[in-house]
Amino acid sequence: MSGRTQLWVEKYRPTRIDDLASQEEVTKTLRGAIAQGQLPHLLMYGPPGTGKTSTILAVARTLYHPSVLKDRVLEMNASDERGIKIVRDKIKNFASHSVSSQKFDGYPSPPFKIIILDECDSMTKDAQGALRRTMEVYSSTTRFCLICNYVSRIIEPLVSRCAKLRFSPLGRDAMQKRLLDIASAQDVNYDATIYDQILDRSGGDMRRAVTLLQSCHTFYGDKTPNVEELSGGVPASLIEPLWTAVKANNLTEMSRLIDSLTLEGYSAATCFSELHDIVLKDAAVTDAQKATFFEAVAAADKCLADGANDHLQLQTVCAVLCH
Ligand SMILES: Nc1ncnc2c1ncn2[C@@H]1O[C@H](COP(=O)(O)OP(=O)(O)OP(=O)(O)O)[C@@H](O)[C@H]1O
Repeated sequence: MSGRTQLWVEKYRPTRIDDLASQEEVTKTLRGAIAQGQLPHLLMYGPPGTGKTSTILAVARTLYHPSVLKDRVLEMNASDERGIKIVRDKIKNFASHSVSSQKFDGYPSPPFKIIILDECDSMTKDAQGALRRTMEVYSSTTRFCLICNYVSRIIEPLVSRCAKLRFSPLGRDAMQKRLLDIASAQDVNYDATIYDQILDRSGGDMRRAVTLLQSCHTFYGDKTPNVEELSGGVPASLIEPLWTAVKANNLTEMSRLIDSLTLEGYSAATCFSELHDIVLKDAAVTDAQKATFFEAVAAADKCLADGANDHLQLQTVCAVLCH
């Protein structure tokens, strides 16, 4: 891919552990393991875009010479190939071939391969159970790195076999520095308020921030970008009147606004996220009312995951808020 069309998230993916922004605890732990040429099975978990995949790839680059990297590392996305078959076929096939003992100067070249299993929280329980046995069988020649967002969705026997590394949302300062470095390298010169808006809309997710910056540059060039529009967030001009209608117990206006939100293509989940921030900051809302709202959103979220109608869920949550 040419420099012009390359995605900035890939172009600026940290290639060494030292390049990672934040995540000091994780990098400290891994440096110790690398220094000894040792690596336990790993379970990396935390929100999207916080550096989990980048970290294990950087570890692999530190351990193995580039010429053998491809033979030593298998990267798979468990959500693409869900189910038990992936465990039985691909992993066993890769794990059952032993590694050569060839050493390279400057690389620990440990005598094991690494299998990176991304989004493994989407694997079925059966597949996870099968993975547990595979990990046992091949543990002398293979290390597994399981990556997920929700550690609670990983079965306990797998969790207990791994060293757990928790990735936190990136801090605002670290994100801002990284974003400004990328902007400067790409010769992007926006007003400071634009970077603030990008960070506001990214919630500690570096992938989201970098993608948003690149979208601003692609669609607006040197002009002032409309970050709100590009981020897919609900414009304040739509969500604020909805909140006003809810507070005024004005069901007619509330329904009209919900109709236009859904007609304009905004998902209920996006609206909940915006409402969440508004409700949380509104001093006129009591803690008990906030708790009721969170409960209603949690119930709606479950319904949406089960395939419920966005419009109805939005209406239900707003009706609860009215009360
Ligand atoms: N800690 C970080 N320091 C610098 N850049 C980062 C960091 N975390 C993420 N990024 C940026 O975001 C992109 C995505 O990161 P990565 O794939 O490592 O995230 P992830 O935590 O594995 O996300 P997911 O859970 O969605 O798979 C990287 O290519 C990089 O540009």
